[in-house]
Amino acid sequence: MEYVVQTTNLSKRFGKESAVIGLDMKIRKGEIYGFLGPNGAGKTTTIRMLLGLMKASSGTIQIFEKDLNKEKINILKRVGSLVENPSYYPHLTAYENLEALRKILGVPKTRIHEVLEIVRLTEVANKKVKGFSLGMKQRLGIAASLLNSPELLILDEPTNGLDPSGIIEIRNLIKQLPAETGMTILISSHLLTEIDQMATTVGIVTKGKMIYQDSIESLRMYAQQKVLLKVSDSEQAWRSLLGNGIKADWEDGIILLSEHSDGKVAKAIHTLVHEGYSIYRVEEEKRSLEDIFLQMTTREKVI
Ligand SMILES: Nc1ncnc2c1ncn2[C@@H]1O[C@H](COP(=O)(O)OP(=O)(O)OP(=O)(O)O)[C@@H](O)[C@H]1O
Repeated sequence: MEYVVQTTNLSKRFGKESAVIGLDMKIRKGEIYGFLGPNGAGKTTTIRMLLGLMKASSGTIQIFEKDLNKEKINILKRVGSLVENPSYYPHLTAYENLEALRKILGVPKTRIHEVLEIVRLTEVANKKVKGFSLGMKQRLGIAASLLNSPELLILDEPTNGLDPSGIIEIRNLIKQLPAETGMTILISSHLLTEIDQMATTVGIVTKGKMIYQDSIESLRMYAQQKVLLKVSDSEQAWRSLLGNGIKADWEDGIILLSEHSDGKVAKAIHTLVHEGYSIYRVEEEKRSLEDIFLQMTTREKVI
């Protein structure tokens, strides 16, 4: 199976307003796909369409290489989801809440223990949910979404409202899931830093359009680093580097090396020292992923 999820030209309009515009989403098996975008970008609308909760205005959705419109029930049986504020019975325990769902899904009772174990709620399984912290409720929501042993798990902003330690806990939990079960995960967030360490692929949307979709490594390449050199007689030193075949720029008395592998940096420094220049500073400048994300989502240009 090439893609677990593939949308083609998926669009959704609310009256005159377009919430999702021509979205081509591609998610491969076993990936953790980070679906990123600022508030109002169209993430929830897209997810609701993927789960058959909302009809697309145009375009197609294929899940497990089947048309969602034609085989909705068969497809959704194999999908688990957690979409904004799951509802629980507060006066029931975690176990009883899962038991209520289990009956509807028709899965064996042993599965409740398994999912409680996965989300590390076994110890509080018999406590009433009304006493749970937000983080515990989110974990219970993930447990519920795992009951049917889904091949595709869709989580809409699962870390929303959690404190930093809650975010880390959910992140670690999600990271371990595909490795254990071969599951494919789609997780949405408005913060790149939140999913940076778990996603293998990212899709970035803004104003309903996908502006970036590729591996997290490729995104990191955009965080291109620069190596800056502060040296004596910088302009002359720069010319001397060029004369030695080393690519560099010169700006405001600072030399910027174009190639920054260890070997290239060492060669540049060696050349300068050899020619009698003093090296005062060697610095690395890096744009953070968050800077890039902000730049992309405010600039709107497709890259
Ligand atoms: N039922 C609806 N009726 C009218 N407009 C809607 C409806 N649902 C969403 N929208 C609009 O569609 C756009 C996208 O909203 P959506 O909730 O999908 O964004 P999002 O990326 O999930 O943002 P958030 O992180 O805030 O949930 C917004 O402009 C929103 O106002």
